[in-house]
This record gives sequence, structure tokens and C-alpha cells, in this order.
Amino acid sequence: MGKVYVFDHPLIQHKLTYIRDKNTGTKEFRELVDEVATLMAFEITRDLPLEEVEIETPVSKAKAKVIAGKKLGVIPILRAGIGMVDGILKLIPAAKVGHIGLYRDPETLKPVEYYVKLPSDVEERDFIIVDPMLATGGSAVAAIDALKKRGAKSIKFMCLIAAPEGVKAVETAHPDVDIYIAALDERLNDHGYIVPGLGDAGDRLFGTK
Ligand SMILES: O=P(O)(O)OC[C@H]1O[C@H](OP(=O)(O)OP(=O)(O)O)[C@H](O)[C@@H]1O
Ligand SMILES: O=c1cc[nH]c(=O)[nH]1
Ligand SMILES: [Mg+2]
Repeated sequence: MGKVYVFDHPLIQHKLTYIRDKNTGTKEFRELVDEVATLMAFEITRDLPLEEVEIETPVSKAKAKVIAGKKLGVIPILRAGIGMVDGILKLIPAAKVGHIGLYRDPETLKPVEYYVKLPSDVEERDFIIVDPMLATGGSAVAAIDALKKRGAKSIKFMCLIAAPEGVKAVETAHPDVDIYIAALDERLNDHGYIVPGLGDAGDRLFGTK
């Protein structure tokens, strides 16, 4: 079974409160999502392997550590996942970015795939799929399916807010995928929205309501 990590760092929780608030406008919402994505990237990269190199400081030679040439890929689920990409790339600028386009049919709540573009060396990369919301889990499961179908072997899923239903769906369909979240909320409402959640992440990021 995959592990579920809830990032309860005070800065993440503080910023998430303002992301949730309905009085937060598009500009501030976008900035806060970007900042939380950076903070979550800091936590999610905790286990990256290091290697030793030799450098010279102004004072002496030194053995020091650098990240050991890991090939990373960041995959936003369109649209709302785009809001988390730049925040992650601030810390991991060498990561390649792929895109998986999915929208959730408002009637059936099932994901509909409309676009997939990935880095060419899929088998060799460690991927982080990002999307602010894990609701029914349909979109996350479909995105992981799409990535595995093309050869991906190592996948993490990172989101801001998850519902228990979504966590369960990913755990059941993809027990090899660890899930990283900023908050685990109570439930879904009749329209498949997370309660209390933050509303429609895509609309709030891009001002399309
Ligand atoms: O877990 P699920 O029930 O599948 O719901 C979560 C999905 O819904 C939202 O996307 P949406 O379909 O609104 O598309 P958008 O990002 O283009 O607005 C969200 O960004 C997730 O991708
Ligand atoms: O609460 C939710 C559920 C799905 N998609 C969103 O943007 N918000
Ligand atoms: Mg949306």
C-alpha cells in the first residue's frame, strides 16, 4: 500500500487557509498556490539521494554533497495542476515537465482525457504528478494510468487538498504510488466537490467562473 503524507508545516497550513478563503482573489490565490507548491516540493524532495563531490572554498579544499543526478519529471493535470508547476521548478529547475489534460465530466464525475505530452525518457524518470484537488480520485487514477501506460515506473502524487474518497481510490488502483497532501478534508458533497475544500481550483486560478 502506498503511503500518505500530510504536510502539516505551519507555513503550508497558514497559506492554505487563505487559499481556501472565498474572499481571496485570483491574483493572491495564484501566488499562494505557487508558494505552497514550493514548500511542498521542499518536503517531497527530502529523500533525494546525494553524492559527494570535491570543491574548493575560498579557505580550503572540501568534500561536499550534491544531488545525485536524479532525473525528475513534473506532470501537472490540466488545467489546475499548472498552478503548482513553477513553484516546484523554483527548487528543481532541471526537472522536465509533461502535461496530462483531463477534465471531470460534471454529470458523471468521470475524467475525460484530452491531451498527453510527456518527456521522451519516461522509463528513466521519477515523476511527481501535481493537481491541487484529489476529490473522487478519478482524475488522479486516470493520470497515473496514462503515465504507467507509457512506461513510467516511479510516480508520486502531490495535491493541496484531498478527500478520503480520493485517497482510497488512488491507494486501491495504484498501491505503489505515495500521496503527498497539505490537508485531508472531511468528505465530498453531492456534486463531487471537497468539503470544506476551496471550491473549483481551475476557476479560481484562472478567473474563469
Ligand atoms: O478527483 P476528481 O473527482 O477527478 O476531481 C479532481 C479534478 O477536478 C479538477 O479538475 P477539473 O475537472 O475541474 O478541470 P480543470 O482543472 O480544467 O478545471 C481538479 O483540478 C482535478 O483534476
Ligand atoms: O472540490 C473540488 C473537486 C474537484 N475539483 C475542484 O476544483 N474542486
Ligand atoms: Mg475545474
